[in-house]
Amino acid sequence: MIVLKLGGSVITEKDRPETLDGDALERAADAIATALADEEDLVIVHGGGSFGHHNASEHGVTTTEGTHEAGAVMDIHGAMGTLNRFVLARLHDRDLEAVSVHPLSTAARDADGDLELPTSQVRTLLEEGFVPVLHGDVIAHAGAGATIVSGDELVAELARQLGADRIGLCSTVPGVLDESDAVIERITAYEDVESVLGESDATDVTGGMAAKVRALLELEAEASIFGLEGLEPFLAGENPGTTIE
Ligand SMILES: Nc1ncnc2c1ncn2[C@@H]1O[C@H](COP(=O)(O)OP(=O)(O)OP(=O)(O)O)[C@@H](O)[C@H]1O
Ligand SMILES: C=C(C)CCOP(=O)(O)O
Repeated sequence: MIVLKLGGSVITEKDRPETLDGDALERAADAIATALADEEDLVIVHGGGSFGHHNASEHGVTTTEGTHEAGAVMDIHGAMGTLNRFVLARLHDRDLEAVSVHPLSTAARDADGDLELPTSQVRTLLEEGFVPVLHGDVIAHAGAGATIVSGDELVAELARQLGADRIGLCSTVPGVLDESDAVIERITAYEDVESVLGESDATDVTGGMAAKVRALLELEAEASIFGLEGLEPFLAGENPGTTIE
């Protein structure tokens, strides 16, 4: 079973509000359609990019700073829904049986900020031959109103609960880069790379590369971070980009 995140930075133009990178999304959808011929179970999660991060930032909402305004919640969720419809359409064009699972309607954070993500619908969708597609979203948060859940957190939680064999994050960079912009092949400890890990260059409320590496290091299974050129090799069983173990 594969859990794959299509990073918002790769499927959108992250520095231009609500702008899709149509070509990149087509390429990603092509790679997925080719790989799924192998009949492997696949769960897709997509991030926000220029759809969601800008809205969240305007409303001052992050993974820890919440809102109690319905307008803010629906604005952020609405932007993510728009991007989700673009992603689904590209997958349907390639005859993939992709079905949306919206975190706002299913997930929540407890008072400690820990994510509660029911997965029985995802499991059943997989068993019935569908490709579940989740996305970063705004979700209820005990004591804080509603906060953001990143696609990266969803990937980590899905991988844990579903016992994923392979976990991949496709982003706009070819992997985690060192101080001279070379791809770091393997990361086993946060301290080893902390000095080169930063936030996203674009508007981003969920912590960029640093948050990704932190979330993936907590998993039992190995995970890969790679660029669009690494997507096909990853789905074919290779380890492009950076491996986090
Ligand atoms: N050491 C590093 N190596 C690679 N990228 C880094 C590093 N430090 C910071 N970054 C930033 O992290 C970004 C990738 O994180 P980002 O959260 O934007 O990706 P994403 O998951 O594809 O997008 P989204 O969060 O919108 O879904 C890169 O574009 C870069 O700006
Ligand atoms: C900002 C929102 C709503 C989604 C964030 O998900 P991410 O792009 O995976 O960090």
